[in-house]
Amino acid sequence: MIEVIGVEKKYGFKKILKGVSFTANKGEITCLIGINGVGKTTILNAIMALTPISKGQILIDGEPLDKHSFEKITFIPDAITMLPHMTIAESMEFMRDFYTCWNQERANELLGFFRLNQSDRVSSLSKGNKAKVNLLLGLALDVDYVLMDEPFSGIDMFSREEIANVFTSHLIENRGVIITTHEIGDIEHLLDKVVLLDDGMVTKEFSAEDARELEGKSVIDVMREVYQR
Ligand SMILES: Nc1ncnc2c1ncn2[C@@H]1O[C@H](COP(=O)(O)OP(=O)(O)OP(=O)(O)O)[C@@H](O)[C@H]1O
Repeated sequence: MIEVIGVEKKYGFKKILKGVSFTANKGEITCLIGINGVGKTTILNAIMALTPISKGQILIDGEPLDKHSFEKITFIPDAITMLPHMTIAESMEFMRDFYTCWNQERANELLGFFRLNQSDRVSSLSKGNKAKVNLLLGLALDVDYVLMDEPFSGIDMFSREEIANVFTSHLIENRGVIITTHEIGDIEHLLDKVVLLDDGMVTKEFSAEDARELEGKSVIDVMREVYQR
């Protein structure tokens, strides 16, 4: 389990996170939702220790973050991190050399799943295919937790569907996923937990299934209630 406990974060004098707490379980998809600038990416960066926090604690499987935490967790950012002249095959080789937890078999499977061509250069890829390569490079690592920042951002409907399909496949299976997205409609039915953020705080953390089963509400219904829009 990833536990985010009372996390505060300031940029200069501006307090972005004002005591954010939530948990994300292994084997579940947890979605962080909030308006632009509420601090979703900052939370993912904090979990990856890519940005220092001013207060609070982050635990992975009950342990505070240390260098071993990053053998359990990976971050798929919203932009591709490979150099433009690299081919997909070279990007995969780079990851294989860099990470002991690289799983070549799963990488090959993801190549087929996303119908990507290994010899294509990163610079020649469409936005949708760049997003798929980004996912491939992250999901081919044998880690327990995957953080994904806006994997659907600016991508056409068909690519969004293909990306959404990965969430129901064995390629994700028992891992814990934390995802941020504005495209709730694409993955609403796949979410286990939803964390609504507003003004630097968690305003509601709920089980998407409970909302559906017990209250007959979709995630979007709950969002409308909470944000009063
Ligand atoms: N390095 C930085 N220095 C100063 N301010 C920053 C920095 N990074 C982010 N911020 C500010 O922190 C706030 C939260 O940014 P963040 O990117 O986490 O929001 P977000 O919820 O992910 O937004 P979006 O939905 O647009 O991706 C924003 O007001 C942003 O301008």
